[in-house]
Amino acid sequence: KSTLGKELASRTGLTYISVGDLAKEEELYDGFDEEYECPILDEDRVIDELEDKMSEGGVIVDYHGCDFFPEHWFHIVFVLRTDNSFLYDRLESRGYKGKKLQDNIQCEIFQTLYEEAMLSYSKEIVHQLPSNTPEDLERNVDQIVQWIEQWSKDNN
Ligand SMILES: Nc1ncnc2c1ncn2[C@@H]1O[C@H](COP(=O)(O)OP(=O)(O)O)[C@@H](O)[C@H]1O
Repeated sequence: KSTLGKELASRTGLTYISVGDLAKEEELYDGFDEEYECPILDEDRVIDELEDKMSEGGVIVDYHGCDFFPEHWFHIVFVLRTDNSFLYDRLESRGYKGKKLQDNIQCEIFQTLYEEAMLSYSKEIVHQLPSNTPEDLERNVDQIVQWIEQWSKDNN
């Protein structure tokens, strides 16, 4: 997500925001998840923090969940999909192990994040993009840049 989001920002001049990084910098947490050994995101504070920027527009938001954002924030939602053979190696080389690795893989098998997006936004604006190879990544960047250019023409 971040590779795609940053590349898009540099090609279009839009602002890239990683919710994970923002939460870390501003400590937007509410408690600690003992099972996953990670802090729990304070969703309300994330929304407060992003509100002004989002109402200005021109923002690419990167996060693995999307059900807690106000629906009107987004004109389009992309869910990146990766086959598990690729995903396993990618997550393992990031140091994911045990339950965290298994849960991430299971989430992809059950299309959890795609379903969350489809339930949270109008189905017409939710798109799945394959992201297995560097060629996929380039194709996704090109397609989204084209979409942004078209959207800007239609809305100015
Ligand atoms: N389409 C792709 N093909 C090959 N490698 C990729 C692809 N997308 C991402 N990667 C690699 O996978 C790793 C994780 O990517 P990243 O964009 O940081 O993921 P996220 O932001 O979703 O956690 C990075 O090493 C990145 O270079």
